[in-house]
Amino acid sequence: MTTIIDGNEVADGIQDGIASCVETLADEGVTPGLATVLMSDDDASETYVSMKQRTCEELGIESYHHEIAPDEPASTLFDRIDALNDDPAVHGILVQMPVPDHVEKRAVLERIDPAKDVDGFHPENVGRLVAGNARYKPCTPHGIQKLLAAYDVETEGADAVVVGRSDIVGKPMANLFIQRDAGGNATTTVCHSRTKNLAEKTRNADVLVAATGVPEMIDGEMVGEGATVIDVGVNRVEADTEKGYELVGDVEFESAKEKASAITPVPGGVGPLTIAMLMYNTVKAASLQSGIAVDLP
Ligand SMILES: Nc1nc2c(c(=O)[nH]1)N[C@@H](CN(C=O)c1ccc(C(=O)N[C@@H](CCC(=O)O)C(=O)O)cc1)CN2
Repeated sequence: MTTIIDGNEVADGIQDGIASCVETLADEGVTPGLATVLMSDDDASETYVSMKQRTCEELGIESYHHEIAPDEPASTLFDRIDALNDDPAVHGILVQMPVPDHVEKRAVLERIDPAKDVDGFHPENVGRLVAGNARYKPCTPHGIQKLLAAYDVETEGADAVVVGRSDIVGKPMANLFIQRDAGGNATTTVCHSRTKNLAEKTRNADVLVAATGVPEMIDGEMVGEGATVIDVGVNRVEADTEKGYELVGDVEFESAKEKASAITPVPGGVGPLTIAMLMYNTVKAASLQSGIAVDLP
């Protein structure tokens, strides 16, 4: 029987551990602070930022939300980041992606103080991750490692196939899979839009991570018997529902489930872990900046 991986349950367990860390910091007079910056009218981005704020509130993390109209010049965003870099109450800064086309994404990521870069996207933090000395692991791939560990999915010696090479998921996921530590030691293949014979590669995966951004691109025919399938996609497709859309992953769930030994659903799979690991990084940032040790989950 196929195991349906319950992301909400795993995220709740991690968040309980994070709440204890917040108490430890509070006992020493430190409240972790996360600044979220939204420069977009996109509904999904607004939803994700609200979810982040709500989770902060639940865990006792102070959230500072900033909205910048998408037609403002890039300098408005840079000035805001500079102010947040200088604010001692803010331990972590997150600029919700994507930013508008006229704002250069790399310049945004490089503007954030790497000590406060709780997304782990600044080149200094990317370099640390690649070197095997991560400070802040990017939230989604780190969450996927937590999901695999929670369901005893062994990565050591496994064939891991990552479909997608984004800076947010694909690249850091592949880097974590090849590290010489728990959750790593996998023989890792990264596939993308120019990959030839994609199905041949995906069928070979013991652990298949789909992060393509293309709704239901990976179907059962592309999944090997007994694989663990991790679906990162959260795509809104038009549907006759109250909201006018439904959420589907990058994996065609029903056909992939027939082949997989374990699979994440959408929603309720990887998504909740993205938020939980952001809280983790924020508390880690507060701990590093205050010098107060915490026992992270
Ligand atoms: N600065 C960043 N921007 C973006 C990131 C990121 O990690 N940092 N990741 C994605 C979006 N994302 C977080 O920002 C995100 C996506 C999905 C979820 C989630 O919990 N999804 C739910 C469904 C939610 C819904 O109803 O729409 C689920 O899958 O169960 C959380 C965070 C791009 N931008």
